[in-house]
Amino acid sequence: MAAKINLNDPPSSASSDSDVVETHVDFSDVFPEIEIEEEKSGDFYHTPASPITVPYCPRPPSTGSQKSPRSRRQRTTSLNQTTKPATNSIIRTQHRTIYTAGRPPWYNSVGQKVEPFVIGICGGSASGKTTVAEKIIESLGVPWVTLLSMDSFYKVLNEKQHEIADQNEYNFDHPDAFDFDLMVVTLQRLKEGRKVEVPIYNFVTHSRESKTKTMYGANVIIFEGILAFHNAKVNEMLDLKIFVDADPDVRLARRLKRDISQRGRDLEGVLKQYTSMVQPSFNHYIAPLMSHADIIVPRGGENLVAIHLIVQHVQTQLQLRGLKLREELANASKLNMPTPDTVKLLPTTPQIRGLHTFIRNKDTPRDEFIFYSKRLIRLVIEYTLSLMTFVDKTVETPQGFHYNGKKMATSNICGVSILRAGETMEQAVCDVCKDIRIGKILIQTNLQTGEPELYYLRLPKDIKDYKVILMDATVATGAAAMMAIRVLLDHDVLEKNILIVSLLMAESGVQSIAYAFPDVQIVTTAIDPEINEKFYVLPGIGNFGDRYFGTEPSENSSEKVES
Ligand SMILES: Nc1ncnc2c1ncn2[C@@H]1O[C@H](COP(=O)(O)OP(=O)(O)O)[C@@H](O)[C@H]1O
Ligand SMILES: Nc1ccn([C@@H]2O[C@H](COP(=O)(O)O)[C@@H](O)[C@H]2O)c(=O)n1
Repeated sequence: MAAKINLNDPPSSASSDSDVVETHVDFSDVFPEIEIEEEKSGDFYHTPASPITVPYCPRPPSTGSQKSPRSRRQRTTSLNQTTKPATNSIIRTQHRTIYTAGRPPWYNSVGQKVEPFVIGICGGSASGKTTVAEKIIESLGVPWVTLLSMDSFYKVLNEKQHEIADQNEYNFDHPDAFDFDLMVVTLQRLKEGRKVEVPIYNFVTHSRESKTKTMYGANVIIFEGILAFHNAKVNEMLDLKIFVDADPDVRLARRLKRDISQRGRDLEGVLKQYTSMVQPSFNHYIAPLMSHADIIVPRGGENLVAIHLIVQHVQTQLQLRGLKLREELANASKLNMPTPDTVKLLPTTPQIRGLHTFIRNKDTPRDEFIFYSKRLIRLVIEYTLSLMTFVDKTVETPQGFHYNGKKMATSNICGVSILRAGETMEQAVCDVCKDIRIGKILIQTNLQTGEPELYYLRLPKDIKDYKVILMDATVATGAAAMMAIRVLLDHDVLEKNILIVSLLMAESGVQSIAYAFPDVQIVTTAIDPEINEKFYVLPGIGNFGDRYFGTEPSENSSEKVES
């Protein structure tokens, strides 16, 4: 039976989703039994799991000097590179972005970020920087690559400067034309794997568009631009510096064609700008930057030998940073470390043991499994709330007496479920926290690598201001929970404001989470001693999602195992 998950409508008691980031992956390839409904809300933060937009989205090129609303392609972008051609790997509709590959871990087994490999590509205008970047991405075969262009950081012009630009007399090739401060901060945050809002530049209007592009870090970040090596702080962040060289006549010919067809310019204007500013600035500012380069690539994108060598180097560097996360996490149980006091185990009362007896029993029919799971979920959620800070509050009773009571210190609580099993806990959190906002994160296991991959995010935009109850029905190695925690931290949620809540956890998972994120509180009703080679908790409860939703995994399914 096809499980149908509505990723858009929060449970009825949740508040309206007015401020969310959302990201989708095309599940048809990887999770065929889930149907994704079209999102309706403009409220939540709709964001890619990683910084991705459609770079190659075909737009009809403008003809002649007729001004098109924006240039042909968006140069600041991220791609998920799959076995499919890049053109097919990302689909953007009016309301959603669909990705056909998940984002693998970007942190190690102790939760620390693994730095991405940052490539800088510098060179004259129309030398082929973007073409080289795209060819590197194509050949790399790395799942997540972010391409950031210097164009995004052109300064905002005032009215007078706009008039000058319209006369083709504004010098866009001088360093002063760029906002280097914003560029440094943006690149730094991307390098740290954090979310950034990148301006979208319009070459036709010489201005930033009103919308920005949400981007995240990736395994490889490519930063390209005419003055990519001009700033010392930027240079420090670059692991590999490539200078793309092309004959000035070739550059002028390409620029004429491109600027007329895509940037709304005319022949006379392009020639005027080129001779008076572009070429002199190249000689004065850009050509000297060649001395910073590790590799100079003559003939740009045509130079397949150079691109091949670059790709080999990057792949070697990435292998050195390689991750075998889940395996490492599974082995962590052998460390036998004491349980930290951030781990909050519900008292094992006969009532709780009774509920465990129902849900652990393989013969419990599905309706009973759901019924008793819901009861246990309600208890673990209530217990989680009891861990919140309470302050004194006095009220007057209907009889006119004072009652010295308590109230929760914060009302900023948000629930985030790790799909799909965590979704079973949403209703309970909505029942006990009035008007709570609900976010969702879909993490699945890649059956080839065994690693968790991030596919979908839907989080309130201001999630950093919330205490987050992160829900998953079970935790085995802790790989999925750690990925979800990492996502929250990358959205600037404070570690001490995260509570990961589960019905059942394996000891190794508890330890991995607790030692990687010492301020995260871990709440569960039972800690089981072992996990098997398939990363199932032992004695455990089987596959909670399958038992709850009544689905059986097919042999080829890449359904998330208990993690
Ligand atoms: N080797 C090439 N042969 C023909 N056209 C090219 C080649 N490399 C790039 N171009 C074209 O030249 C223009 C500028 O290339 P691009 O890679 O965007 O340069 P840059 O990013 O340096 O400005 C684009 O229209 C591109 O299609
Ligand atoms: N409003 C603008 C902004 C920039 N330019 C020119 O773009 C060139 C940089 O982009 P490339 O893709 O060629 O690297 C640069 O040489 C500027 O002259 C522009 O014409 N109008």
